[in-house]
Amino acid sequence: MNLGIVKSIGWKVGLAFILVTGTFAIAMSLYGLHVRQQMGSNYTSLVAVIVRSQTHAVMFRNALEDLRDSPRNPDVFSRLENLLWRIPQHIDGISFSLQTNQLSESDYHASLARLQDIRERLYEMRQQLDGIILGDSTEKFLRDGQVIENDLAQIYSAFEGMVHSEAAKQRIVMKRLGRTISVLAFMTLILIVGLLISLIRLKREHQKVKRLSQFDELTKLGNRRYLLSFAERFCKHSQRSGSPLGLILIDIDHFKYVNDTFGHPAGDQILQVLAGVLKDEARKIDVLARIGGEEFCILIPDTDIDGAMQLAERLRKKTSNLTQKQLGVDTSVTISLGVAIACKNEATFKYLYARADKALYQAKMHGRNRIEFG
Ligand SMILES: Nc1nc2c(ncn2[C@@H]2O[C@H](COP(=O)(O)OP(=O)(O)OP(=O)(O)O)[C@@H](O)[C@H]2O)c(=O)[nH]1
Repeated sequence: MNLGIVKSIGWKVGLAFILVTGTFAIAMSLYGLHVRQQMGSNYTSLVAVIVRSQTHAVMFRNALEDLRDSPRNPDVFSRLENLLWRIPQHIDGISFSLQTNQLSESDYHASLARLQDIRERLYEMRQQLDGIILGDSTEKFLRDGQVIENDLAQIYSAFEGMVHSEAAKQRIVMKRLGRTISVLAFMTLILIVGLLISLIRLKREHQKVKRLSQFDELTKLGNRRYLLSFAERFCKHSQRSGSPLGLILIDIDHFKYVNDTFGHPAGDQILQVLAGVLKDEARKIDVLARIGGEEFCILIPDTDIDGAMQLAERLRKKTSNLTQKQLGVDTSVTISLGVAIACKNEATFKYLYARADKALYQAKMHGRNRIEFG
């Protein structure tokens, strides 16, 4: 099966996986947000208001009993006055808390209406209390107070029950929310891992493409594109600084004969050995490239004619001295070299290459296994 197709399918499956996981994670986040909004009610403060109101309702009942026992006690009058002023305030507080919590209005509407009615009746009782202080009978006041106190106890207990049941529902929602967040975190983790794997893969693919586009697989030297990427920089440096820039073109002599006699794999072997010779002899700063079938090139910055010729000679000598064992082929190999140097305005790759190519041609014409300067 074609490996490229398999790789591209794998890549597409990876992308589809990330897309699906990402969409699912977003959907889960939106659901989590929705649930969170639903459970935003603050039942704690509502319960506190109800409990406080219940306490005052009990205090009201006690005060009524004390009034029955001591109808002319000024302390009892002042307690009742205080409670008749406080209880309506609690009713307002409960009404506000109910409306600001996200309870369903239909659940508390009737009870709240009853509370508002009690509020009015409490106002009337305040007026009755004023009369009692001035000497009126306590009978009606006690009767009305008893009814109000009973109603309050009933309504508050209904509210308490309602809030408890809502709190229980909230607990269920919280549980669901917890599970949702866990799933979401898990999905996000998978998404991140998926993305990381994809990125690593993408980086590897990118490096591979870069290597393939700039390097020769056989000799592991750079190719023409690789050479040109350096040539531009080196030429600019030479133009600016005036330092000489050299170029050596190297071509194996009678390579066709080697291929035809010993076979293509033997030719490949020789190309690799020659690449090794170039690597051994060149400096780190020099740029080596295989720019054709059996044609190599070395770009040598900051090097004058003598330096370039010395390097070319070392390469020629070392190549011709390669033993059959070193070559892995029962033959010997020689190379022809064309050298060119340029600086300042002449330092362009085009100029250098043309001069070196011309010199290489001369070397071939003059018998091969030699160096010519162009
Ligand atoms: N083994 C092998 N041979 C190659 C490769 N690329 C090009 N060649 C061969 O290199 C040979 C080049 O032959 P020619 O251009 O005729 O040159 P030559 O025989 O070296 O003769 P001169 O350069 O004139 O000395 C051809 O036989 C090509 O097939 C390669 O990657 N591997």
